[in-house]
Amino acid sequence: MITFDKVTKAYPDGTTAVNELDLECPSGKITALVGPSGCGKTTSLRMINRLIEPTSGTISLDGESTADMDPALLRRRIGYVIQHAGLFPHRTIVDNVATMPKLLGKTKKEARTRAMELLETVGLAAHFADRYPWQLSGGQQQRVGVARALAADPAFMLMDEPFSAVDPVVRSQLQDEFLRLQKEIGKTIIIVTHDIDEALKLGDQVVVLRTGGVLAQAATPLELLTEPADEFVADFVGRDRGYRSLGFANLDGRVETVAEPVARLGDSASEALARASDDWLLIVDPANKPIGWVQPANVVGSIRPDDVNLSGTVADAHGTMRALLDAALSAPSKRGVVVDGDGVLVGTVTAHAAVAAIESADLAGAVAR
Ligand SMILES: Nc1ncnc2c1ncn2[C@@H]1O[C@H](COP(=O)(O)OP(=O)(O)OP(=O)(O)O)[C@@H](O)[C@H]1O
Repeated sequence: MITFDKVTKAYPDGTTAVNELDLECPSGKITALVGPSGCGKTTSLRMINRLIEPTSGTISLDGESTADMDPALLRRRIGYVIQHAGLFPHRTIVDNVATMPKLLGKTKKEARTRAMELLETVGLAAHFADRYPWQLSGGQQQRVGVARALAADPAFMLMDEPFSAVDPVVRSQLQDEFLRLQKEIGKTIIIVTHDIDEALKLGDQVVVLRTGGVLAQAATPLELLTEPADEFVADFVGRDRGYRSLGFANLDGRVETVAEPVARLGDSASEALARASDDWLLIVDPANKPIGWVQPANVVGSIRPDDVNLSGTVADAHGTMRALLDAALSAPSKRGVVVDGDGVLVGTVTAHAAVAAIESADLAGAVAR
């Protein structure tokens, strides 16, 4: 746990960057710090590893005040990732990552082995190891930055706009990979971003700061979307927050599926027609995993892959309300297909039933707002 206790940073010119900040960042979780430009996000982050010293107040790691720690030793306990990765330009990728293991006393060979493992962990192929940073794309450099921050196996990670220098597609991939990685490594992470969508996607806890470094709200993404503390947070979180909150509302137990008649590729048109409850019939594979929808009336002979309409999305029974609604709206039959964790058909749900489930759930207020 990283704890801020009445932490203030005032610069000599009179700017108060952070003002009496009280905050708890739980162990093994991601805390996303977000807010308008100049609200003190980076200052808050850099006070944790003492790149900036607080004017007053205390920051502690697992109850131990950082003020009492040797700054160099403190920084070894905390991985630090910055925008543009900040790699050493004249060192190869593997040497960039091996720097910390070497500092910690590993031999050259051990450090290289560790660095190669870390590059694999962050999804970089071994052939990148002997390149220089300028020979990598922005997204690949960010991965190296993460690998380097993990090299000392720190319990804590600080990340300052780590994904903002890459294009939106790569950014989204890096975010997904990062979430997968965090499931394995379970570090205590604070990530700074100016992008509320990134904060909501990555943060277990999202902390909104307002100008002057004042805490506006610290909450889960769902709470922030459904119960913004005030007008400032509501505006910052955005207009379609009711709809977006569905992306954080789990389906478990909130919606009942209806059994759906099915057919298989190769079944005859007449069989399919007899089985269908309306114009559309769901096609499944031999393992009962949905493939798509056919209109039996348009099938000549037996059902072939070309007859199948693939436009509908599929919702996981343990996924989100948003995915369920999307499945219902995107299916040509208007019945959203729900599957279990193995992709096997559970049943279908109409948009009407999905909305009814949303209205009856705790989310009702947020959706209506
Ligand atoms: N060395 C300094 N001297 C005076 N003021 C400073 C100094 N460093 C930062 N500030 C001010 O402190 C405030 C907070 O800066 P900080 O970099 O923490 O904001 P931020 O939320 O990370 O902003 P951004 O999203 O634009 O990066 C700003 O008003 C900034 O101008």
